[in-house]
Amino acid sequence: MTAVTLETRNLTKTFGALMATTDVSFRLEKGARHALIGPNGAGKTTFINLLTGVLKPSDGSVMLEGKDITALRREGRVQRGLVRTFQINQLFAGLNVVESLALVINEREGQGWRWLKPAFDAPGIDDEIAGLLSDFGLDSVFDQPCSALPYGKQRLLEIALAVACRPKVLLLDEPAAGVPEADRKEVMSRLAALPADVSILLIEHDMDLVFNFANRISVLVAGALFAEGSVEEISKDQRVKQVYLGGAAHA
Ligand SMILES: Nc1ncnc2c1ncn2[C@@H]1O[C@H](COP(=O)(O)OP(=O)(O)OP(=O)(O)O)[C@@H](O)[C@H]1O
Repeated sequence: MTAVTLETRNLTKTFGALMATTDVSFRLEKGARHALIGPNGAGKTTFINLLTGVLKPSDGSVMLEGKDITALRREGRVQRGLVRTFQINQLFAGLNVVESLALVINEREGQGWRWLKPAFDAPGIDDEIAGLLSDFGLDSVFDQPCSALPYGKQRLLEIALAVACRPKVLLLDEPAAGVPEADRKEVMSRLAALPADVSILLIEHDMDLVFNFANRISVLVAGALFAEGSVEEISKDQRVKQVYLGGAAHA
């Protein structure tokens, strides 16, 4: 039997009369490279927010490694290994690349956020940061402010920050958004090199990236799971083509 790391059971979210997530029962297998796609407004963001604890479901549950985490707050989910890619927001904007990695590693090690001056005192932190800089192609920008990084490097740092949390499940939310064509290859190859034992759910509009990265695809339409299968099955599914791929390059 295949091990499942993340599972939702009958997950439902309503906003007033609108059902943004409708009875979604979804399984992410251990080591998965799974993509979640769907047309605009299909409910992808809402689903991710339910997984990460940003939103509370109206009904149903979220299980991580067999344990019900539906009532767990965001930080608790991260501590248990359910991590979404960070966004270079105000928190990181004033820090450089190394400082932002140090901040996340210190937090993981229970040393708390050090807002003004991240300390480099977690055991082994120098080696770990050096490894992350190298794995994600960030050596050349190690001392640059996060806010000044080119988009490609920003997206790579966002992934590196998530990996620094030592995820069991990594939710990649449009990891190549805004990245110019010339830099997309690097993002894709860094994604392909992520550790095999991390289970990954990719939420993505870009079908090139989906077909390159994923070996399983779920299609969300109007809040509900509409289809699921291998890349080959989904790319040949006429119903999926009609509702989603119809206008896309790979249809
Ligand atoms: N906080 C909210 N209050 C009311 N309606 C919401 C809220 N968040 C999302 N919705 C609605 O829920 C539906 C699903 O939205 P969601 O953003 O999850 O879709 P999506 O698939 O991520 O879309 P996109 O691909 O365009 O980002 C939409 O009809 C949206 O308007």
